Amino acid sequence: MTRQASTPPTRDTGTPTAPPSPPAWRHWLWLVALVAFVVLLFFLPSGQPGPTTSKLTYSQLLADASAHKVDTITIRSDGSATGDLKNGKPYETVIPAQAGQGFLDKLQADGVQITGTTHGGSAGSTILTLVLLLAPFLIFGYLWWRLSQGATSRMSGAAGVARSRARLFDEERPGTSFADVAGYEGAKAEVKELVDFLQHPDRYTGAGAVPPRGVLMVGPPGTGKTLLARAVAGEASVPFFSVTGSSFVEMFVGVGAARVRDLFQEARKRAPAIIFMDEVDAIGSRRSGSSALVSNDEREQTLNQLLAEMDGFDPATGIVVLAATNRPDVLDPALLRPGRFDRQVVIPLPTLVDRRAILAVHVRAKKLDPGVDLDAVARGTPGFSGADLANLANEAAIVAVRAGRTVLSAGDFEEARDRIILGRREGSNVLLPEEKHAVAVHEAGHALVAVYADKADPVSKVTILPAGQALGATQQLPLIERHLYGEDFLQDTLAVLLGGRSSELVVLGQGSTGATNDLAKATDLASKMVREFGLSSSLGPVGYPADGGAFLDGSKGLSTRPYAEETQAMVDAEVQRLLRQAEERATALIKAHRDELDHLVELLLAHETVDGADVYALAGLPAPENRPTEGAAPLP
Ligand SMILES: Nc1ncnc2c1ncn2[C@@H]1O[C@H](COP(=O)(O)OP(=O)(O)OP(=O)(O)O)[C@@H](O)[C@H]1O
Ligand SMILES: [Zn+2]
Repeated sequence: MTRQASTPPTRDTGTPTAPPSPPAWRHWLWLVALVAFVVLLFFLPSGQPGPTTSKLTYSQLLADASAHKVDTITIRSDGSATGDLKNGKPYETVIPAQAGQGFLDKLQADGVQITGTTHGGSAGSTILTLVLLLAPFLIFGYLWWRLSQGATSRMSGAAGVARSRARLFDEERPGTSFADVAGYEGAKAEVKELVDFLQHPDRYTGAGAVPPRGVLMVGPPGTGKTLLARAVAGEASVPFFSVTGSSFVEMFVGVGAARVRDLFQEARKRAPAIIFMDEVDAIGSRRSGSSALVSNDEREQTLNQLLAEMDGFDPATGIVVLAATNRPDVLDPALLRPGRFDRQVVIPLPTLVDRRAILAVHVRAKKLDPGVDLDAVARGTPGFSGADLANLANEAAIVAVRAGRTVLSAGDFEEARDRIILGRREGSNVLLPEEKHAVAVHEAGHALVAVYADKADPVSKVTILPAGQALGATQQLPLIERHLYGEDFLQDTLAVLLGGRSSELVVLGQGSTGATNDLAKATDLASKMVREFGLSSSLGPVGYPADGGAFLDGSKGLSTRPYAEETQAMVDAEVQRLLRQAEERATALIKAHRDELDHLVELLLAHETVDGADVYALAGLPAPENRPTEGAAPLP
């Protein structure tokens, strides 16, 4: 089942201005070509001695010379020598360093023509040697230059065409204003000061105030961080330089640093200006988190250059660096020190009020049926980001167009929302009849447990239409915006997660692979309850870090968990206890309401999708909208 109501899947909506990162295979291709070329250069001209060239030892050479068999000799400074014998055959040999002048005198006496000296070969061969030695460096340097040029031009949109002038960023003057950013009044107020500073930098320096240099916007994807940065530039009417952190991270050491330098140089020329760095964690992450391809050296150099640039520019120039990340925890602390990104603006997922406002912005250019209640749409989309809401408005319009209408109805929004939450449903059910029955039993189990467990989120839809990996789905939507989850809610959530499997066991007498995903989610939640939330009786109030990392564990050396092995055994036992308890609860509810379950299974098999309200009707309970919402008042 898909219980994504409170956290709908965050689709990668992408930033329209973000350049595609250069494909990795391209780098590898260059590297392979380079290596092949160098290997070729080394092997071809060095001329493996042909079969007719004989190798002579030094003493053989002396003997042959005494026997007047040697015609010529060319001696090089490295001690190697080649020449021809009187019978016309070429030979090669090595002269020991101790041979000295006496050797030359002897050859002379034996009538050998000495065409080289101990001072080295011909000028031609010296140049050849030099070229061979330098070739790899020259080629490497050239490719390096090409690569940075290529990546640069890719970034500025001129795909694949190397430009002479390096440009690694988009520069524009956005027409975006704060009116385009709906909601987020607090965040907007915080960045408004930047607009004032960008318009009158002298005013700040005149008063001896230290103007802001860097502001870090922290929030999940699609919450409008890019939009807000563009709005600041638009309001201040200053140039907007935008880059993504990942575009700095190249394979070759030094490229990223050079790009950072370039970017700041260009921005300084056009100051006052805004530099916007999306995904700043790609450069600014702590030293440990490195990908296999990119060396730490490169990342560190790029980061150091960024730090140096931020320290270096004169505050009076009027450059503000806005950076965005959704992983502030991985940032190197050096980035957050005073004078760098010392201000943080948190941009969380939009609240109900924000969602209403964002929806209003995105339906501005659309015609709405009077029946469309944006408040209701906002209520039904908890956990949606701004980008999700923009997507929702667009999908609703597409649904309307498909139905041959130009005015959007309430139903269009609902269909669009379901499509986004549940994923794209396939038009027809492709399951075998027995499978379809099993899926209906499974989903009905989730739904009924959710309906009868009072703290669980209400059911809004049950379906046995497959989408992607999931064969069916039970959708729950919270009535109120939750900021805090009580133990009773978590326990009910576990029971609902296990309800699908319990139902299969009760009705069909056996489990199936259909519960895999549910079990993984339930186990994850239970282990969080025990390890992180302190919600278990045997471990008590402990909260261990979510993701272990490596810890030095006394005699046992490196361990990946922050607690002893005995504790792990307790965690395992406690997780199992929570899951068993939830399973018992689910099974008991299903057994007690077996008639309703069978009824719901029939409905699902007949209609494939059943509305939440119908599930409550069949259970003989008032639909949640009509229930008194005790405990719904927000905490003070
Ligand atoms: N507060 C908002 N008001 C209006 N539209 C919004 C808002 N927040 C997001 N959007 C819509 O979502 C789109 C994506 O937002 P944006 O790219 O700014 O998000 P982001 O936080 O930068 O995401 P990412 O972290 O993925 O880069 C915007 O172009 C806009 O259409
Ligand atoms: Zn399930």
